[in-house]
Amino acid sequence: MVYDNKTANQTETVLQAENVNVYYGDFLAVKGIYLNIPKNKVTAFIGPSGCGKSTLLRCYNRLNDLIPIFRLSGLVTYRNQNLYGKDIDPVQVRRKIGMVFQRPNPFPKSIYDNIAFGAKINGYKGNMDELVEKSLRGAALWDEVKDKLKQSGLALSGGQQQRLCIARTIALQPEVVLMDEPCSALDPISTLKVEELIHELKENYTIVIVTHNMQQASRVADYTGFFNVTEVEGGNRQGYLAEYAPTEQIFQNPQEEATQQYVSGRFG
Ligand SMILES: Nc1ncnc2c1ncn2[C@@H]1O[C@H](COP(=O)(O)OP(=O)(O)OP(=O)(O)O)[C@@H](O)[C@H]1O
Repeated sequence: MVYDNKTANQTETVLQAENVNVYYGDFLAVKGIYLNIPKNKVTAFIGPSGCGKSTLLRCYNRLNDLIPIFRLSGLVTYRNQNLYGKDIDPVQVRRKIGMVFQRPNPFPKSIYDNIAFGAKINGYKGNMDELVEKSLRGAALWDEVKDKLKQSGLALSGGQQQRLCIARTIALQPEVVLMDEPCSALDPISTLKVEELIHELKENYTIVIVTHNMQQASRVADYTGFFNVTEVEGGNRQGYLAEYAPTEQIFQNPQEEATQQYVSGRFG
């Protein structure tokens, strides 16, 4: 296992994985992950299909808990606290560590209520109009929707819907925003807008993004983890972290041959 946490350690670590193994039933899907996620940076996970990028991402906000056959060994910490500790409430975890999914999934409610609904459920008692505006501004959507807040979120374009989902996530004032291929369903212009937004968001949030798009990783990420798969007995494919380093190094001077091959488009 090769990973480079030295550079990532130069800034504060928010999330830490130590020897993390993830199982679905008896199947060891992801093996031996050591990884530090630095604060207020964008970290990208890249790698071939099935190497466990989304699986690991979902471990950071306990979203895998919803899968009955999921099991994790090793340690995942958030601010030095064991995220899988007995006293940890997964709902609180998901409030601090939000998730934006591949397909924009606004609620079938107005643009305003897409923000207000989650905030209310989470006990927000402040000025709702202010929160809605702040969140939509934070997601670079305010100017496009400020005159139609009562309209359905589903009536927006795909790119706007995804920014609405980002607004909905940041309205809960998380510290970390996880993004699982957030642009894969978007056209190039919407993609660019979301990428610009990611740049802005890292001022206030720590971002971890799974992407199949290597240009996207090189454009948005400060650090990149390259995940790979090995075939094990029984034909199963096991994911592992092959290399983790500043994005520039991963793309221009990778230390592992597999990384070199992947980033130059020779496999995957
Ligand atoms: N709910 C599940 N139940 C059983 N196996 C699963 C489940 N989710 C993922 N897996 C398996 O775990 C492995 C890792 O999958 P995962 O989706 O995390 O990979 P990925 O790198 O994100 O892939 P992709 O790039 O195709 O989205 C795969 O072998 C997959 O089949």
